[in-house]
Amino acid sequence: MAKTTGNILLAADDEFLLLSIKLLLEPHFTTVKTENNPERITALFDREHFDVVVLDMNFRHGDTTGNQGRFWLKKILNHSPDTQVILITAFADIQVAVDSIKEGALDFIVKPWQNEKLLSTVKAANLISQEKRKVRQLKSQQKTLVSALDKNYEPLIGISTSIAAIRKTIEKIAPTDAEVLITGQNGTGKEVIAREIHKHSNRADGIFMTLDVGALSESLFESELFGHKKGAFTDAKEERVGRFEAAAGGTLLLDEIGNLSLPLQAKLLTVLQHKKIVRLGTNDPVDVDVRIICATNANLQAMVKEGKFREDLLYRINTVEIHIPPLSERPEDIPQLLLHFLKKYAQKYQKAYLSVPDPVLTALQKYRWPGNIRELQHAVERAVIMCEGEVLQLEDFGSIQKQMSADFTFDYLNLEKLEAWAIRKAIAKHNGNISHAAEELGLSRGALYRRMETYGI
Ligand SMILES: Nc1ncnc2c1ncn2[C@@H]1O[C@H](COP(=O)(O)OP(=O)(O)OP(=O)(O)O)[C@@H](O)[C@H]1O
Repeated sequence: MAKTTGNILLAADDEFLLLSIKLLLEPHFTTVKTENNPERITALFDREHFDVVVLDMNFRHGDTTGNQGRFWLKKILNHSPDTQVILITAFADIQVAVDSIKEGALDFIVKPWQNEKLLSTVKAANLISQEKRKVRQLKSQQKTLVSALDKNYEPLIGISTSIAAIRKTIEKIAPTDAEVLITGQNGTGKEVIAREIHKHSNRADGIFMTLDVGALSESLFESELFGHKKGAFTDAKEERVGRFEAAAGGTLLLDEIGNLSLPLQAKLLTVLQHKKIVRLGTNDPVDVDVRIICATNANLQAMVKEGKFREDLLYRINTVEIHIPPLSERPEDIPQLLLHFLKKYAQKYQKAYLSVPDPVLTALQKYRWPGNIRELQHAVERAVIMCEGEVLQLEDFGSIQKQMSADFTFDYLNLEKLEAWAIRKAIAKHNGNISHAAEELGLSRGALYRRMETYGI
């Protein structure tokens, strides 16, 4: 007969009791130890973990109050809360038994015991103890994972009035479980804001999970969100929980919600309405305990009008709506964001004391940033890598400089600036060939050189 994994301690001063229970349990468990001196119990626990302790309530010979057993019961549970304690007494004192169970003992056995009953009680206690330990381990694993995931956390940076208003809204809505819809162009910080809501909510100790629902095929949608039982479909080789269950107690960000097909929108609406999911291959509804935040770069109101997005789903998900304007509409946020990314990448690439001169900063504030903050972040990383010396130049930011020239919108009608721009553009167009550039500009080579000197080109 295979032995069950379990470390069992028998604690009593009655040698006959110790021996007979040891003989009964040994064929069934990997380790069975005995201790006849209660003073040594805590020292034993310092050395190893016991799953179950079978403890004599009347340790000291002649003590019939059960107080000795209750004393050691408390000590054991203080030391090792997962350990299950079974008490043994010769006296069927129901009150003592009830009190001990209230104080944390699992069960109570009266002498003379029935072997079958004692064995099944120890087996059950061993199982409970190991399950409790597993749950404790999983909880601590979850804590570690949550804090590891939190390393991706970027603080919400910005001083613009729109970011200040968003911060205020976050303060108000974070402690509630209200559904939030975050809208804004790609790279504006929708995920950053969703994380900020989670971090300030009562769910902050739970997990924050993101799912790009727009990228899910019809066939994957249900198994990814609701999970499946083993064998629920051909590829379901093993049981798997879906995101709704995996994020239980936390927050789930459903990104790119505007890309969800109409049939999948209907499925999502059903879950949000009933707050229950059913794993594929089962019939058991499971309660959903997760805060849903949706994000999109699409105009869902317009999509409703076009019949591409369900109106009832929109009203389900947008109890509160947060719109993040594109970066070009809040250039006052750029200096702070720039400094933040500069610090981050200077540390990453071990380049201390980097600085950005004012003209470069002004140029960066004028740029349109079609990729928003993500583009700014990548541009700063590139500049940190490419810069020679400690002062960043516009060229270090890569293609931005070229695009800025292409984007030149003549929004400043200063003749000198226009002339300098035309000269730079002509030289770039002719790959640095001054004769050809001068010809295009209608100038002699000498006149072009003089102007280049004036403008520091
Ligand atoms: N206000 C902000 N403060 C600091 N970092 C930000 C801010 N907004 C965005 N970022 C950074 O910019 C990058 C893009 O942000 P995020 O992924 O949140 O944008 P998004 O709108 O969700 O993008 P997409 O629509 O492409 O999913 C991230 O690296 C993020 O850390």
